[in-house]
Amino acid sequence: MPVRRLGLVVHEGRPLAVRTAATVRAWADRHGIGCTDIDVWKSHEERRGGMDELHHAGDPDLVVTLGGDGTFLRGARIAAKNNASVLGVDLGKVGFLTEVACSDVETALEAVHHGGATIEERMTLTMRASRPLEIPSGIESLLRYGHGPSLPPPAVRPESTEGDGWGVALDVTALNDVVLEKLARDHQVALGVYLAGRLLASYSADAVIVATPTGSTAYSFAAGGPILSPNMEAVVFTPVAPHMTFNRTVVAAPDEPVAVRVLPHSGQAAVSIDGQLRGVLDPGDWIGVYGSPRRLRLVRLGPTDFYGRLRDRFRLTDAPATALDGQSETFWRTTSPVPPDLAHLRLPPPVDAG
Ligand SMILES: NC(=O)c1ccc[n+]([C@@H]2O[C@H](COP(=O)([O-])OP(=O)(O)OC[C@H]3O[C@@H](n4cnc5c(N)ncnc54)[C@H](O)[C@@H]3O)[C@@H](O)[C@H]2O)c1
Ligand SMILES: Nc1ncnc2c1ncn2[C@@H]1O[C@H](COP(=O)(O)OP(=O)(O)OP(=O)(O)O)[C@@H](O)[C@H]1O
Repeated sequence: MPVRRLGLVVHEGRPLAVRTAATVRAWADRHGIGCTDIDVWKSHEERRGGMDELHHAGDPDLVVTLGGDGTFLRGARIAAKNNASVLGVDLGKVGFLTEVACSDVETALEAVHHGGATIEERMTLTMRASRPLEIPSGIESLLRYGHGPSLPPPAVRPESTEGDGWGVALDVTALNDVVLEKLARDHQVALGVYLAGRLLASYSADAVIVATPTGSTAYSFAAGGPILSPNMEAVVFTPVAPHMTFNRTVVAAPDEPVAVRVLPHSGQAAVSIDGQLRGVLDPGDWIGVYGSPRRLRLVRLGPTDFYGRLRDRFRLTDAPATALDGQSETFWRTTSPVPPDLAHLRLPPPVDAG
């Protein structure tokens, strides 16, 4: 699909990202494509909600991010609202979500513009809450964690009906996770966790995470959760440091919501969406997190190699006892045709016969 309009998210703290942004702008200029910087962090500018950001940028159909995973997530927040695709240029420390090296940015843009790229769709989460989210004044600066000025709390979706027990629907699209965590540094939060409307357990914990399969390799993984293929649809619940209670992850079906209520004797809890603080809950408040109809469209320039990337980026090490066996051979990469009973499987690309 030819690119009509481009939105650019730049990690301004990284000089190479700033220089690569100039390359992208020049490419867009040469092709007569409008290009607007989005989610810019300037001390005098407030950050905008996703919809506002999109309108201001003239509804881009491609969002290019220049930075690491945090910068990619900032672009994804905006792109998912409009079904725009996201191309992540890797200028970060981990780069698990990003696709191309910055030296390949022009080749990548050409490929997208001339139909040489594929789009991979990823599941996202959205949510309802007992009331619209707010960040009490004074708390923002305490909790900002170096991620720039806070985003405004999520807007309320028009389908909300107040006072009927279903809460308000929030305009949220999370690619990684929704996290409810303790606000007081030295006190856990007390939370009731419900899966598909049934109480799983009441927790006293540092936090609870509701993640997508994409987010399973982020905070949920760090808290001991399993890795899920991003090709799956699922809702992953993982508690963080739960005290004397059920401490395992539950992987729920994509149509099974996870609700979390702040218990009456708990302290306040912060709500983070893809690592960004978006609200503070008081005792009695609740959130319900569930699969969103919105998908994130990721630009891919070649076949996805999730497990190769996992081994590579997570620096997975082989057992020392296997050292004598040397490098493992490649598996099922032959020059002969794939047998019919394996034809429906995802397999690595065949070895080039030439
Ligand atoms: N203890 C933890 O690991 C921890 C704590 C808070 C938040 N997080 C994660 O950070 C995410 C926000 O990322 P950020 O870069 O803005 O904050 P950050 O810089 O605190 O990110 C934490 C790390 O997670 C990596 N990461 C992010 N998304 C990933 C994914 N889908 N798969 C694998 N690694 C991933 C980042 O590259 C970074 O190294 C949140 O969605 C949350 O999952 C992790
Ligand atoms: N646009 C920006 N302007 C200024 N500083 C920024 C900007 N984006 C990120 N930073 C700073 O860079 C640091 C890392 O931010 P963030 O985690 O979002 O980056 P990232 O894209 O995930 O890259 P990395 O992989 O290096 O973490 C933070 O201290 C943040 O304040």
